[in-house]
Amino acid sequence: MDTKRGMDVSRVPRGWTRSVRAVAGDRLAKWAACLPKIAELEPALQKLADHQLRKESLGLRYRARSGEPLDRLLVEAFALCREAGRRKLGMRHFDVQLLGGAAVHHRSIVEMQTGEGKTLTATLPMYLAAIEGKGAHLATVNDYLARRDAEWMKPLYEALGMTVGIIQGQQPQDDRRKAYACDVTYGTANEMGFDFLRDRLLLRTLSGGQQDLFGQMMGGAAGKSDEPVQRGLHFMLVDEADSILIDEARTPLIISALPGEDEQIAAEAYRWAAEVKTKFVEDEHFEYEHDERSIELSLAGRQLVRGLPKPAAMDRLPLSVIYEYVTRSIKVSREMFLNRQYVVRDGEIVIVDEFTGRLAEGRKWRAGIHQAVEAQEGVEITFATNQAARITVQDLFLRYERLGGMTGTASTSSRELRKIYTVHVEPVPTNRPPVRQQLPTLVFGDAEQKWQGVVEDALAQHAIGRPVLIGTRSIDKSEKLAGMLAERGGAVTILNAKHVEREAEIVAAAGEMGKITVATNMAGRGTDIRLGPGVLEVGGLHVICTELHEAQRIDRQLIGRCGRQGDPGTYRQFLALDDEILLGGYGPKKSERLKRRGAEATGPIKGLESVFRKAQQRVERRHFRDRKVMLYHEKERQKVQRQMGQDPYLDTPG
Ligand SMILES: Nc1ncnc2c1ncn2[C@@H]1O[C@H](COP(=O)(O)OP(=O)(O)OP(=O)(O)O)[C@@H](O)[C@H]1O
Repeated sequence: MDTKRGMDVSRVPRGWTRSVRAVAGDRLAKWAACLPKIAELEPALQKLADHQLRKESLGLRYRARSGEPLDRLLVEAFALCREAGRRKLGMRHFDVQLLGGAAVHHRSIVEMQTGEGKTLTATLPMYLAAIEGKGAHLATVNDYLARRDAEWMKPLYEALGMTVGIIQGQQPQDDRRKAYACDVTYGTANEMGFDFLRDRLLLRTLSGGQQDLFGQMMGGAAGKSDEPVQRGLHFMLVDEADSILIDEARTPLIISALPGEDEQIAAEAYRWAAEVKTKFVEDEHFEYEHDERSIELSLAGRQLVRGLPKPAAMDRLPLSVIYEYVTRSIKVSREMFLNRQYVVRDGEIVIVDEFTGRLAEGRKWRAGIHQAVEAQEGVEITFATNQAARITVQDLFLRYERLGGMTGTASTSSRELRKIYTVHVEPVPTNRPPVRQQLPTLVFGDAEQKWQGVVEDALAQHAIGRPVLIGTRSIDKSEKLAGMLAERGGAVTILNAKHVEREAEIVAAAGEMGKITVATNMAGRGTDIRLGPGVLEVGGLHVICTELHEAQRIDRQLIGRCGRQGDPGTYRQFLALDDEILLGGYGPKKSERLKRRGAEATGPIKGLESVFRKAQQRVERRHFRDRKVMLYHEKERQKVQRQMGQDPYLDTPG
């Protein structure tokens, strides 16, 4: 074999050895030493019949369960996986994918460019962890991805004699238990967190107290299934690690108990505040502090609160609390908008996840914000104040014996990941050199001009037959833009949280000749747009970004829909001087100045791009600080509770 520095250079792309070293340093290069060994096993495995392949896998399983260290089994396990992938999925793991798999196994978060095949890569460390027989979990961001990836990879696992379980929202306890009993289990981080909490509540119930509480949680189903659903936290592979470990980590998962009398009073107060908030005028009755995003009532404002008629139930509330109801309600009316931050579905507020564009089922805003939004929309007010159990995503993952992850976009957050989760971020080189091309960014004076520019660009690409994918920051913007394109005769498909059922179908068609798709962030990770016949020849997919997001990672995810697996593709960023990111990054004064400058402009303005990126960096830094503060408080709270002999997940303060 033609090997050099322990690597089979005949099998890897030219210059690859160097690029591995350049990108990732010694750790990755060290793991690369296993590549020739895996390759060596391949010819013999290819000759095996299906049942023999399964037998090999069972043999490996036996050795793992007898205590042989997984590190020693890695080469054989990966070789088996590669062969099963080739046979059952028509995809033979690339060397870079083997390398990524090895890194995940060694507690790293691998950064693989979008479209490099993270779904297939995951099978390697998952299989290797699962042969120990204690279960391997893969957490992704939503039910759709969990199901899609599990079903897609299932033939590979089954060829190796492994069972695959899928956790979905609203699933009965018994089905969950079966899914966790499988060798590998795919689900969302949220569902796995809730299962952990419910199990803990159940265990406490079984060991004595709080029978009633658990009965409430399970909707009365507790009697039938009085065993935990999970069987320990052994190995966790976090897909989209940055999104789950960082973005989602901002809101803890909470299981709430049923409302008591206090909640009835609170509900009245929320409704009352939502009604009267329009009577309060900025700078007269209250001040809005932009940086802190806080509202302070003035003397006149407090007088107004005292003078307004209130429902009798509110008599029992102290004035200071009533002031809070009012300020919260005003804050919500300024910051929370229907079809942006949330939708109303079947009389319920469902949060639209800002980072994935998807509905964040079961999640609630904290500190009364959720209830204030419910009052704003006139739907029934639900309560999370009376918490029965809570956990943060950080806590959940840190409880696993071994944690690994994958992402397309981690380097911007690698410091944070290393600090919080003590994992390394390892960039893995691409299988084929990427040929994605960025077209010059266009900055416009205001949103109207920008949308016109987007329409022109989309129609120009459409005219030469290229499929176009346009990303927008919210549901209402996606609908507005689709309307504008339709007026100009473009046939447009919309992909947002309102069209989840048709997602697979929309994505499958998005790469066809001349197709225009307008999407929210939903067209981010996991959206594998395959190019239709003839599209390669006209230049591949064209992606249009219409605004910067609060984290650069999200922009990169959208861009990553084009130029996958070495295909050609282009993208262009459109910006306007009244974009939200400028207000978020610079505050009202400077963003107003920029807006005024924009009002005078006609056509694209040159030389302002960096102003936008800087604003984004400031927002990113602010979020990072927020998360650190939250983490600190959570840790302190838990420390105190442990000292008091309490369970920090169950004995949560309201
Ligand atoms: N070893 C392989 N052989 C052939 N095709 C592959 C291989 N690995 C991945 N692919 C193909 O590459 C495409 C991208 O895969 P996948 O969706 O898993 O990428 P990803 O890294 O998760 O991307 P993103 O981050 O954008 O979601 C798929 O169409 C898949 O079939």
